[in-house]
Amino acid sequence: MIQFEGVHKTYKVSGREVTALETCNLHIPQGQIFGLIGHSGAGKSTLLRLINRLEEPSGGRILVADEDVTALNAKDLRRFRQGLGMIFQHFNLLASKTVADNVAMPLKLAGEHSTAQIRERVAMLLDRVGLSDHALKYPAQLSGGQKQRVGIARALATEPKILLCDEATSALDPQTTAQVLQLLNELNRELNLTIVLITHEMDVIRRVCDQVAVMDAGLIVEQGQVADVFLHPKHPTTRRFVYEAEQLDEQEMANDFSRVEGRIVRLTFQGEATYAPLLGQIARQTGVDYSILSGRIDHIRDTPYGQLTLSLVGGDASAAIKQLQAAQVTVEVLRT
Ligand SMILES: Nc1ncnc2c1ncn2[C@@H]1O[C@H](COP(=O)(O)OP(=O)(O)OP(=O)(O)O)[C@@H](O)[C@H]1O
Repeated sequence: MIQFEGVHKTYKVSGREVTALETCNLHIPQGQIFGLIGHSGAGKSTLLRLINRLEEPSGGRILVADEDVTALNAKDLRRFRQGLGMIFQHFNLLASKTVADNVAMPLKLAGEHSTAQIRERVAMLLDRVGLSDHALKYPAQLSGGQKQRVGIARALATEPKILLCDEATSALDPQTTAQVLQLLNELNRELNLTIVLITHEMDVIRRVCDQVAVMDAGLIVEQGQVADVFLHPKHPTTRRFVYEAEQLDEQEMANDFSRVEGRIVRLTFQGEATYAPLLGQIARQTGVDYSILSGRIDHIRDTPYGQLTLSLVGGDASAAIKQLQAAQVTVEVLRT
């Protein structure tokens, strides 16, 4: 759906070239929620804004549905942008216009619809985002979550195939964030909408994304299915994001480990294995005693996963590990 081929971007600042995006090759499949995560200045906004050409690339090609976006003239670019919606951290609503008029704006600008058609579509969109009762209010009369719902309705007005989300939940509290992410999740499925979202929170990625790319200093340093990247992070930047999200402290863990004897392993269960009564069975069969040092069960999008850190004492620990692996549990040995 979205393809970056050797795309790079530099800005000129006081006569000096600043690289915001190093040469980037990327493929975002249709119908996916694709997350880009990185710290401030990593290049996320630049990459996102290259997709709808709010930024011009310094080199390379960007294809969207096989169309070379980088080659579009002004007229074709206007048409192309109607197929893309965008939502923003600070909502970017027009304060002087009602909720309904904000949502109607892209349709009026497109100039292809009658007043009655616009009214009908706006009513449908406001109903979909749960704001029918607020159509005549002004943005200042809404909560942050409601404002972002207006932003989403407006972004979807021209029936785009792609939605770009620029830190769309960063200004919201955790509960409102969850509601907005749930709405994006539903819209992705209902409309087969491709969503590209940027965030600095791993939890946002974990809740809604299918794939993730981790950015650091203008480079994509790690990329893949969220479950793979989240559960088995390889790059130090990714590990930091995951540890922050899991509220793990490497030093605290090391202190805990020094208090226990035996082999220390981290087990990762995914899907069905998460709820299987494996540990007791394997402990009985192999004579291994275990104590739990840390653990959690959660979801990555809709897939349950569990992670447990155990110390194993006595018995046949190697046999226990083999049995866990045979049951599709990933075993990392943290201390032999
Ligand atoms: N218009 C611009 N002119 C000059 N430099 C820019 C411009 N926009 C971004 N940059 C620089 O490019 C780099 C990447 O910025 P970008 O905004 O893409 O990062 P980001 O990961 O989105 O950060 P944040 O989360 O803070 O928005 C930074 O060093 C930034 O200072």
